[in-house]
Amino acid sequence: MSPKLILSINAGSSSVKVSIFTYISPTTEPKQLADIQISGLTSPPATLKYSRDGSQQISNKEILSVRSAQDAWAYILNTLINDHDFTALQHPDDVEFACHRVVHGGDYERPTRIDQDTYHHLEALSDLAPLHNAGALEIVKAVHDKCPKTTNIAFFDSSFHATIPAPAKTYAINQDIARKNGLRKYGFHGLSYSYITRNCASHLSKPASETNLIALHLGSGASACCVQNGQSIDTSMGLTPLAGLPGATRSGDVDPSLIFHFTHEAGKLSPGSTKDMHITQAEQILNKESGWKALTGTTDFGTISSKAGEGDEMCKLAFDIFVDRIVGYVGSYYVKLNGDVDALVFAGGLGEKGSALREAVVRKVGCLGFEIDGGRNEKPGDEVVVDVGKEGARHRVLVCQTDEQAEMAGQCAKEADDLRRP
Ligand SMILES: Nc1ncnc2c1ncn2[C@@H]1O[C@H](COP(=O)(O)OP(=O)(O)O)[C@@H](O)[C@H]1O
Ligand SMILES: CC(=O)OP(=O)(O)O
Ligand SMILES: [Mg+2]
Repeated sequence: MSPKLILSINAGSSSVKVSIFTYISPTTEPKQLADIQISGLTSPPATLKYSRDGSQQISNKEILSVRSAQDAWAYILNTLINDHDFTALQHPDDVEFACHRVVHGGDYERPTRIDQDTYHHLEALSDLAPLHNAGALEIVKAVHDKCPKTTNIAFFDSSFHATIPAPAKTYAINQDIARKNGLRKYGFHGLSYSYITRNCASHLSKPASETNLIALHLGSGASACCVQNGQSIDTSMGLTPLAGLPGATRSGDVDPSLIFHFTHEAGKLSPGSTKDMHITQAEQILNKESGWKALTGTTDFGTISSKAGEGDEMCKLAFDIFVDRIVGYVGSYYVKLNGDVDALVFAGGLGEKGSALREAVVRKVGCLGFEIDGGRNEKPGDEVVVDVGKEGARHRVLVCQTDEQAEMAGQCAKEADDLRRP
């Protein structure tokens, strides 16, 4: 009998990333066998990367036919099934657990097995985050159809933030309505922040429970998190992932009245709505038609960053807006931590690859005791966590290659006995 596998599926706003792991026991880290990703869904053509058994099988292949998370998942599954040299995965029954990153988990604080009841509960939750949960739930359905023996587990991006105290998570609105409708700060990118916290603590040789970080997950969606003693005490996203920092197609924080001046049709359904998924024009505009795309025409921050360096006015403005908003959170979280900060951490696609962005942010927060090391920052290397700050500076600056798929697989292996179907 072949060993049982864990399949971790991370549907982000511009990408679908899937990693396959084998696991032995709850106390050993699952071993990654393969990693396959389709990125650039918001800046077509999307591209495919596939590595297995430590070697690259496909690198940056353009695939014109893929435009949505569902297309991407179907393409990924096909690629895996047709790879006859991938001996560990020969049959859908080899997959014991499929771990799904679900962005909005409402009040769920733990990974949860998806049965009919939880599926419907998650569907209902999608009203709060239609643009984020719907794609993941489509993938859950597809896995259920293709791999009927696999146990599907939902891992929530919001769970890590369950520790945020009341003053930081409560909106100053009528509390009866807030409670009834679940209107509070939830926060997202929690799987990433959990991975970042554990790995940075280990890099700093401290227990996670004594580690204080200002962590930045900067991908197509971007957020900041204030970690005190290993727990989230604040984060920049809110009721939905729209709040806080701007992103590839998201406005980030605006005055809530702005949308009614932008369009008088704000409350009407957007043409992007379906029978099961209702999206208002306001949600469509602020989530899908704003951010870098609205300012510069591209969602690729790598391009924006290099064009900004060449003097392109709108790219420079987009770059400077991002730096401006990020340093606002760094300052705020520095105060929340009373200056007791072990490190400022950059992660996510832009945080890991955007050396110009890191340099600009760290320079602006120099007054707090962060300093960049030009050489280290240009080439941080491949380790999970590396220092890019100047030696001897008051606070450290780290880059963490975050891995939401590994975070899910690790938690899944640890809790396999409880998560397995009865
Ligand atoms: N060299 C680079 N410099 C700056 N940003 C980059 C670079 N390469 C990729 N990126 C950014 O990383 C983003 C993807 O981040 P990622 O965290 O993988 O996305 P997702 O939010 O879909 O999970 C891309 O949209 C792109 O803007
Ligand atoms: C929560 C969120 O914005 O996720 P992503 O950055 O993966 O789109
Ligand atoms: Mg992501």
